[in-house]
Amino acid sequence: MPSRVTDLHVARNVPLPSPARLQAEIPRGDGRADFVAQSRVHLRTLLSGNDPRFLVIVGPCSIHDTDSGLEYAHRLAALAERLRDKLYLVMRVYFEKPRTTVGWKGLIMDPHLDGTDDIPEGLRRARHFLRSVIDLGLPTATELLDPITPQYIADLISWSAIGARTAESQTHRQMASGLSMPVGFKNTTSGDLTAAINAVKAAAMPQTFLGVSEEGIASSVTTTGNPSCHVILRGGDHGPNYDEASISAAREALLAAKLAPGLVIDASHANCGKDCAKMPGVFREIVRQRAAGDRSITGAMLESNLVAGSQSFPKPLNQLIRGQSITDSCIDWETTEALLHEAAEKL
Ligand SMILES: O=C[C@H](O)[C@H](O)COP(=O)(O)O
Ligand SMILES: C=C(OP(=O)(O)O)C(=O)O
Repeated sequence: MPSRVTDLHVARNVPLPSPARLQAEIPRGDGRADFVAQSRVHLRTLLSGNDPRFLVIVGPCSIHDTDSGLEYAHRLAALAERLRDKLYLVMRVYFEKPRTTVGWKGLIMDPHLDGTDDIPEGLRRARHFLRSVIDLGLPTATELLDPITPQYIADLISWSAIGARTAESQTHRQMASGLSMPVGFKNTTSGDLTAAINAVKAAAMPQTFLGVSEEGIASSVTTTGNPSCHVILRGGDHGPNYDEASISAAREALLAAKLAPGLVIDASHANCGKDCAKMPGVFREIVRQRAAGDRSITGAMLESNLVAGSQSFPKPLNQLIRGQSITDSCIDWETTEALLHEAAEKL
């Protein structure tokens, strides 16, 4: 007789390989570990304002096709090398998408793009892809959404975001307190900065919470706190927050909270009204303020892909335009390259 009190809405429950098993199957190797550790040191220095270069976290809104994603990574790696004296480029390698209501939730959740939700395969593809990007000499950035995911991929990631929809979540703040890389907390979708500031404070503290061990066993995890967290301004329901007055207000709020004043500004999302045509103008204004002497602006974010815009999804996979986003609209490669060259000249 079926239980009347449990699993009433559970259709399936598929065990995953343990994080340790996946790491053994797709090892990071010593060279990549050194690279990730070194890039995190560079990022901490940049984010604390002690490196004259400007951080740009740039890449597709989401990776849905690893082949075109890798072509993008090749182009970005070559550009990063050319601009390395002025800019520190980190590639957006986003595998988990937080949805406002519903939609495709990213390569880890649904790697076949067909609703089959083959998470073990998604985790494998994510690890393989991260290794390929690192092998090009590019540091990686991602949003960490599900608190179990870091055990599978965080060793290959140099910087993480906690998004606008989860910055107020205790679960995500606890998770960030144990992460080994710098973490940026976004202001909330409403535009509220206080939640992000509180998140930075909470993540800096030791925390004990429910997690999963490398062996895949549900565990009580105790952290020591992550001192390398910061705030990201991404605009909100009432408009953008990359203008001088908003940035100055954010800096004052950080100082009042006894936090370092370093800020990363997202040129995408509500700062461009999700309109990729507006993104270059937003990015130029962020760079202008930094070039004019605002050293509290330590970095910027851009959503960029091989092809401009976005395409509606779901649709038959053979109708997908290669190199175009299936989530938020992105600027194209040519625009990205020109913008980053221009920023390097101005800074
Ligand atoms: O960057 C991605 C999106 O802005 C985020 O996942 C929310 O997307 P949605 O509002 O289309 O669900
Ligand atoms: C979802 C994202 O951003 P936000 O949390 O600012 O909406 C993102 O960068 O993919």
